[in-house]
Amino acid sequence: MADTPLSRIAVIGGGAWGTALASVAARAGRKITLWAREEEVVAAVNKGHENTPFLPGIALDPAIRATSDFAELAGAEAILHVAPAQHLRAVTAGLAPHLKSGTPLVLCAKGIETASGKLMSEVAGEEAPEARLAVLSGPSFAADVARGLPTAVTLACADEALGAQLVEAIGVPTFRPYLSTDVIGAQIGGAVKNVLAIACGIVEGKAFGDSARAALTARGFMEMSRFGEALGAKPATLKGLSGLGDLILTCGSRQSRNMSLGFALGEGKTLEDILGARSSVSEGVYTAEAVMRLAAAKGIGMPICEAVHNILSGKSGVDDAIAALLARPFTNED
Ligand SMILES: NC(=O)c1ccc[n+]([C@@H]2O[C@H](COP(=O)([O-])OP(=O)(O)OC[C@H]3O[C@@H](n4cnc5c(N)ncnc54)[C@H](O)[C@@H]3O)[C@@H](O)[C@H]2O)c1
Ligand SMILES: O=P(O)(O)OC[C@H](O)CO
Repeated sequence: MADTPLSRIAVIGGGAWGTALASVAARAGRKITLWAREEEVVAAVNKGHENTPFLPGIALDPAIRATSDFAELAGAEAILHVAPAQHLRAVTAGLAPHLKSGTPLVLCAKGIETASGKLMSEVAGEEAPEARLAVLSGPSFAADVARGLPTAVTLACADEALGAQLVEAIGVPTFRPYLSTDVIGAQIGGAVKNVLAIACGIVEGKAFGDSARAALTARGFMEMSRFGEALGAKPATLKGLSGLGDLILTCGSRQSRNMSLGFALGEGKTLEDILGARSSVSEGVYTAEAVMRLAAAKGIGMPICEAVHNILSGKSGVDDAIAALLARPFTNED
């Protein structure tokens, strides 16, 4: 009997999110190879069926096979690319020689490359020009998805037929990908919400209350929308799962690494100490600079993201940045 289309899927990146996506795609009936750069992850997944370093306490389908060798991905009919944003270029360059021309490459990182100011689709397009690109983004904590709790995400692909195949390949009733053709728009929310979540975490760490956090989230959505539309995103995408949806999740839960990092900053800890104590990635720390450079080039006002960038770069202390935001002149809402 012939295989269903996209029956063999590779996942690049053995962090929490790559592991959760491997788990969900296995649940959808796909044959999964998980590429991880850490040998301890490969061993933990293959022997104990658990990613103890990055997603402890969640049993994985024993059929998921892990490897650290790109050559073993040669038979994959689609690839979910889950390396963090700042490493996407190097990992894609390592993967590209092993990719068959036309292989679908679904970009799952949420960030903008700091060095170039480029979106993940631009970076991947440069390093793997023969791949067919798609983007997966939306409100989804790895632990929730891996546990099979109900979630919904955006899957964007310029080729709608391929996008529909990808949705069928990885979707299950408890992981619902909604199809879009807005590849740019689907990347904006995930990148900008991580910066805004740091701001919301600071508000929580300072115990400013729920009203302040709601105001910051709503004004943050204005910033995300202005920025996204200037980069070519469709307004409907920004109001959807990958934009507003992910902003609500990440700004409202300390399960978010970005929000919890902001919380620790608000409590008075230093960025160096916070980053030194964690092995997981907080993408907003790196994307803040890229967002601010792009916003400046396009003449877009993003005062909340700017305050976060000023704090992270050491240009302002937390209290000074808050005082400057509160002292801004009153203005129209839109
Ligand atoms: N964890 C989540 O809930 C979640 C959900 C949606 C999207 N994402 C996104 O997925 C991406 C990956 O996050 P994660 O949560 O899987 O990571 P993680 O924090 O669990 O693990 C860190 C990852 O970074 C990788 N890494 C570290 N240094 C590297 C290097 N020099 N080169 C290549 N890779 C390196 C590690 O191998 C590991 O895969 C991020 O862009 C994140 O925003 C995460
Ligand atoms: O833990 P965070 O802040 O990286 O957020 C994880 C996901 O992006 C939430 O959708």
